[in-house]
Amino acid sequence: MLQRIDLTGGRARPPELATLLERAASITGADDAVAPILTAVREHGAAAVLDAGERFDGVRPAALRVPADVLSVSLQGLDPALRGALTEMIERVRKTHQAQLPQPAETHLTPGGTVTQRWIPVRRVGLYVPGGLAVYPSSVVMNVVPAQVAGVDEIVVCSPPQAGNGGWPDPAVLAACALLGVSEVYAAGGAQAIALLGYGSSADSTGSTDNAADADSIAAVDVITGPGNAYVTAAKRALRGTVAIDSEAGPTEIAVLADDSADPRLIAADLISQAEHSPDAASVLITDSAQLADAVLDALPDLVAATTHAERVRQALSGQQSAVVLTADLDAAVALTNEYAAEHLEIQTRHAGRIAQRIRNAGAIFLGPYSPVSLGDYCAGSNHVLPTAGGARYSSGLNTTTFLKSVQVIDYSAAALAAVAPSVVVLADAEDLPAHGAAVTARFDQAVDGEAADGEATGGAGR
Ligand SMILES: NC(=O)c1ccc[n+]([C@@H]2O[C@H](COP(=O)([O-])OP(=O)(O)OC[C@H]3O[C@@H](n4cnc5c(N)ncnc54)[C@H](O)[C@@H]3O)[C@@H](O)[C@H]2O)c1
Ligand SMILES: N[C@H](CO)Cc1c[nH]c[nH+]1
Ligand SMILES: [Zn+2]
Repeated sequence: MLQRIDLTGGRARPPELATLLERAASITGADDAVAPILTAVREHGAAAVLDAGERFDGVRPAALRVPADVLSVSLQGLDPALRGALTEMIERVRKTHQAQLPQPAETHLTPGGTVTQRWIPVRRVGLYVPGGLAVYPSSVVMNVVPAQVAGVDEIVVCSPPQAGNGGWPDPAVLAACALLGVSEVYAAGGAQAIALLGYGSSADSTGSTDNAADADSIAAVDVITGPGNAYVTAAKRALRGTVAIDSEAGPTEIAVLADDSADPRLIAADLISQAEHSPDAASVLITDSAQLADAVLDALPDLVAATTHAERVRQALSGQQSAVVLTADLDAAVALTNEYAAEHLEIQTRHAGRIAQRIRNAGAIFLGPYSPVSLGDYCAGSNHVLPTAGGARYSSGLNTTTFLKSVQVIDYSAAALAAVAPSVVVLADAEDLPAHGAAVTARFDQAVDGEAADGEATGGAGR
């Protein structure tokens, strides 16, 4: 069911390594499919979102915006055990994300010369919560809590309309929104939801005249975050530049880096756990132990047959994106792991913490047998919105700073500027931009002796 790639014969090296494990074709193939959806929403706004929902989700809700009473009824109907688990999850996620809040950095470069980096929350954000093959109240928490901790003014959530809930998003998703105090929620999924968030929609384009909430225009957001399938991810990629995005957090991936000390049963369970998300999910074992590789391959068929979503899991495990890779030694396994840049990386080796120090590329790293990816999906306190398809080479998982911008504040006194002016002039002349230098020297053209001294005495303008 899972391809076995044996690299023990010769040492595959980057970039050869990178081509060994190709991501699913769906992941790169969605760009063409989403382009007309994005155009339709940009031109026709909410009406096009409702049309696309009808086409892809098989239902047209009474309105795009979820009414306040639907949100509160969903919270009232929330199963108490699920409410308790969500509450515990929210507490843990809030604690870790509060600890991520960066402090202003003030650097005194010279007497009277200071640069301070401040962090400012973006004003309005759009958070995507998936709802196709599975529904994701946990992703409400993973999106909303960091935005709240960052101090964002306006939080908007989109999640696909569900035929089984009268066209509104999944009731547990709505309940999680209500639990967190989010009231602007739209029944929109896929690329059309991302376009709605990125472009907004004017009041006359809703395609619905009988609902006051829909009669309002929907303002575009500054940042879009959240996980989703290949269509959602392609749409985020296309909108990058119009808005900021977190990362391309697409179809789930797990890589397990293991040696012969690992338990094959646990590895098989973890590979299946992420394959359960969708047929294009990737499950990869990278090991230097032939015995472990074979034991995992032996354990899988019975476990897959017994799992609820067996067909989806079987498709994911037998796709080109999934494999057991046998390497000549642990060094080669670490090199391949870094090339692959998995969304989730489990390290199931002796001295896992030490091996982790050698990992540059992974969305999140899970150490040892008691830190499985499923823990991180829900209750570790870490965020589960993570870069996929190799994006971990250059992107971070969703965190508090995703919703913050930094700005540098420059504050020099006359004396501090005068002291560095000759260097500014030399650099400006070297770039043949003498007006730059002149803008500095102009401040000292008239008799400025007293002024410079005053400036030094009082500090810069801001102090
Ligand atoms: N990387 C992460 O951080 C992370 C976290 C959680 C979930 N995920 C991933 O999110 C994904 C969730 O996928 P899902 O499908 O269940 O929900 P989804 O909400 O991402 O996608 C459903 C939407 O896809 C659109 N769609 C379906 N078929 C389409 C088509 N042929 N053309 C255009 N649009 C179409 C529909 O509009 C529908 O609303 C999974 O792949 C899961 O692995 C990733
Ligand atoms: N594994 C997913 C992140 O890629 C997150 C998730 C949510 N629910 C279950 N799993
Ligand atoms: Zn998961």
